[in-house]
Formats: sequence, structure tokens, C-alpha cells
Amino acid sequence: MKKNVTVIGAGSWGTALASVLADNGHHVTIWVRDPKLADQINTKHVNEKYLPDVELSTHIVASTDLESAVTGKPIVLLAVPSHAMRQICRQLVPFLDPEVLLIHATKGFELESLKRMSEVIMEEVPVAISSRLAVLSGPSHAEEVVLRQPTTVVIASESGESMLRSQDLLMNANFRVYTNPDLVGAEIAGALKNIIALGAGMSDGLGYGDNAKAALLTRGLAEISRLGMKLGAMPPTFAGLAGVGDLIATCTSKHSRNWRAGYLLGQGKELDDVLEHMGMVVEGVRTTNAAFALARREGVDMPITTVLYGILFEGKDPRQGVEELMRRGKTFEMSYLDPNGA
Ligand SMILES: NC(=O)C1=CN([C@@H]2O[C@H](COP(=O)(O)OP(=O)(O)OC[C@H]3O[C@@H](n4cnc5c(N)ncnc54)[C@H](OP(=O)(O)O)[C@@H]3O)[C@@H](O)[C@H]2O)C=CC1
Ligand SMILES: O=C(CO)COP(=O)(O)O
Repeated sequence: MKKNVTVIGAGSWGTALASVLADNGHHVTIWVRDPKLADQINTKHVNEKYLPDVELSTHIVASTDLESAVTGKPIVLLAVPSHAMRQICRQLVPFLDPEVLLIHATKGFELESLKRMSEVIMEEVPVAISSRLAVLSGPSHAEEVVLRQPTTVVIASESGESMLRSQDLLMNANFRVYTNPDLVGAEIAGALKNIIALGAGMSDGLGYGDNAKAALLTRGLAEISRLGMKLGAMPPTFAGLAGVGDLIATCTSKHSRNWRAGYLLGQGKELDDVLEHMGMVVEGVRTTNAAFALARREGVDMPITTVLYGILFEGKDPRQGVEELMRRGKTFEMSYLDPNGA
């Protein structure tokens, strides 16, 4: 069944998801802040700023008018950066259908409150209830999705019906959608992998090799899982697409803005210059800050995050950071195998 769907946000990810929806024959509206970009999408069918060189479906209609974009729409997909989520939700509230299914595809925490995106949405949107809220996560670079390259993602929701509706909406021969009831885990895994991607880029920028990268991914996953479980996630989620899957995609790909930012930092560039140069959201920077605070609040050991926090916000030299990680005290690989019960 073809649906009326509105995508909020015409950055790389919103545009790529609108393309998937248009491929599936849905009537897609994409809400865009910039009138020039809306005009470009409607007349030239391109998004030169975020996904240049890709021809978009003529069935994607861009609008700068939030009211007409959202009113009466049964499904709204949010693809804005984490720092914009609360404000966007506030703007949406007057126009949302009382029965709307909300899917968000944002990978980050709200820095000020340390809340997950679904918590922010539930706080701001009175019609948002957990039975009609889903998160889209997993290894999915927008640049590959718009080229219809094989991609797998996960839709997580506390509601079986919302998972199945979201899966039906998005799934096609190039875009395979799995379901997972662990919304908390999918959100946390998707957000925290960006920290490790920054570290992986930094390691490459410093000239370190595959051993260092493998160490970062594996020990990164260990600390992501530790914090995630403390915050209520289910452990198997971290072994799935939203966990290890997205870690691999983000830490090893030049498409990743987080990897690229890390690479430039590893080469000695300043954070402000790097972010200006990127011109797109680098969620891992704010997420490092949020995860550092969450780890302290929850009493969870996150050595890689702590070192990255020092590099990003306290002027620590990246090489010194690596040395600190390598010289940490001796420890069991898996604390639950420690016979002394550490
Ligand atoms: N790109 C990808 O491959 C993937 C991204 N994601 C996640 O999707 C989310 C969005 O990222 P992505 O699309 O890549 O980001 P981009 O940097 O490509 O685009 C950001 C988009 O958000 C808009 N925006 C920025 N600030 C605000 C604001 N304050 N209010 C409203 N809109 C705002 C921008 O509008 P404007 O141009 O007007 O500034 C632009 O449309 C992130 O959480 C990211 O981690 C998840 C999976 C894959
Ligand atoms: O989440 C992503 C791929 O799954 C995109 O990662 P970046 O934001 O680092 O580009």
C-alpha cells in the first residue's frame, strides 16, 4: 500500500531515506529549511549541498512549509541532527496527526539532558507514544543508499506493529530492513559508534595500522556495550547491525564524516577548523561529550571515550592519548571471566 510520508530534514540522510521511500512508490514530501534547496530538489531533482552528483526521484516533493508538509500525514520520519531534535519536535507539535507513526533516524544524544532521541520526542510531542515510535539504525551511508547499493538496517520499537509497519514502508531489494524490539539498544549503539569512528579516523590520521583499528573497534564495542547495558539496552543488540555492523561501516569508510573528522584531527588539525571544513554534522563530537558525562554519572569505565574527550575538549595530544590507553593497568578482556569478580 502506498503511503503519504513526510521526511523532516533534507541533509544527506533525510534525502537518502526520501529516495528509498520514493523507490517504494510512496508519496514523499521532504521538509527543507532552505528555500533554494527546496527549489533545487523540485526543479532539478538534485541536492547539491549534501548529495551532489545524484539524480533524485521526480516523485520527491520538497517543501519549506512545515504545516502543509506534516498536516494529515500518517507517517513522519525525522532525520535531523541530534542538536536540532527538540526544537524541530516543538515546531511539529501543532500539525501532527493524533495517530501519526514517528520514525527517527538520528544518531546522537541531547547533550544538555543526556537523553536519547526517543526520550526527547516523547517529552515534546504529546501524540508520540511508544506504541507508535520507531528508530532506524544500522550501517547505512547515505552516499551508498542513494546509489541503491545493498544496505541492511534495523528498525527498533517497543511496538511489534510499529516495527512491521516501518519495515513494510522502507524495505526493498536494495534496502533490507530487520526488526529488533530493543529501541534503547539501537539508539545507544547508533549514537556511541560515532565516538569510535572519530577514534578510528584519528588512528589512521596518526599513521597507525590495522592492529590499532581492530583494537579500537573491539574495545570500543566493549565500552559501548558496558554503558548501553547500564542504560537498559539488551546485550545482543550490540552484536547486531546497530552495534558491530555500524561500527564496521563507520570506522572503515571514507564516507563517514566522523571517520574523516578524526582523520584530520589525527593529522594535527584543530577541531574548529575540522568542523568548519566538514560542513555537515559530525555527531561523534557532541556524543563524546555526552557519553563522557553519562559514563561518569553511571560509574561506567569508558577509557577510549575518556581519552577522546581529552583530545577533543582538553587539548590532549592524540599520540599521548594512545599511549595512555596502551599503558593502562592490566585487565581481563571480559570482566565477567575474571575469577576475582572484578
Ligand atoms: N548521512 C548518513 O549517512 C547518515 C546519517 N545518520 C544520522 O542522521 C542525522 C542527520 O544527519 P545527516 O542528514 O547526515 O546530516 P547533514 O549534515 O547531511 O544534514 C543536516 C541536515 O539537518 C538540517 N539542520 C541542521 N541544523 C538544524 C536545525 N537546527 N534545525 C533544523 N534542521 C537543521 C540541515 O539543514 P540546513 O542545510 O538548512 O542547515 C540539513 O538538512 C544525524 O544524526 C546522523 O548521525 C544516520 C545514518 C546515516
Ligand atoms: O551513521 C552512519 C552510517 O551508518 C553515517 O556516519 P557518519 O555520520 O560518520 O557519516
